[in-house]
Amino acid sequence: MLKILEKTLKKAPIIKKGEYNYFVHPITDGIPLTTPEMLEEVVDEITRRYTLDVDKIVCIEAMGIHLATALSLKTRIPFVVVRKREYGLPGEVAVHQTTGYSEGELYINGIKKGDRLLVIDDVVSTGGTLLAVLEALKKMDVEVAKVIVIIEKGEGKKLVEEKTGYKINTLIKVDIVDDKIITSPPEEA
Ligand SMILES: O=P(O)(O)OC[C@H]1O[C@H](OP(=O)(O)OP(=O)(O)O)[C@H](O)[C@@H]1O
Ligand SMILES: Nc1nc2[nH]cnc2c(=O)[nH]1
Repeated sequence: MLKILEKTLKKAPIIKKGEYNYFVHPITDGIPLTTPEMLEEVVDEITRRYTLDVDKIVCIEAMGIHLATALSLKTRIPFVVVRKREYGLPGEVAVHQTTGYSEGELYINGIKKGDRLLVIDDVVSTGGTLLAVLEALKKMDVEVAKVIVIIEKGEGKKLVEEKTGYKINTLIKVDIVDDKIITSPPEEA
């Protein structure tokens, strides 16, 4: 069902960001080449697995954007981007993001009270990014109806689920063993 994703993940190079093992893949980096077939496989799997009765898709800059775009074209659901840039617009919410190799601010705009949301991102690893965004949304009088992340790596997903109470739906799990990627289905699949 996710043949292209699995095959390309197994070939993904691993680079070091300090001590952090970082895999490089078209879905998570746009490198070496994101094909229409790969994007289609991912969004087809999302719409096959999940009911998306939401008002808006919320994605996180940068590597959630192509996923939200493809999903929006398929489902006709509009999307908004959580940006790394501050706009200072009324209602903007700033959150602090930490990953295994970086930290910075994210800015939430374009969400109204009562919105029913799907949050989508490319990968959950330490869970720092998703946790920051979901905790902010929780305080915003909106309904997070679904959270979908394409790739889970490490234990971050569990941590985010425990801390927020939201279910984090992932399509595939990766483990890095001896500088190689092993893929497996997520536990609940
Ligand atoms: O679970 P975590 O450890 O937080 O890692 C996951 C986050 O890391 C990447 O974002 P990054 O901040 O590197 O930015 P990018 O999307 O611009 O590459 C990725 O797109 C996720 O948002
Ligand atoms: N591409 C990529 N993005 C990440 N975000 C958090 N961890 C990773 C990783 O290992 N690879």
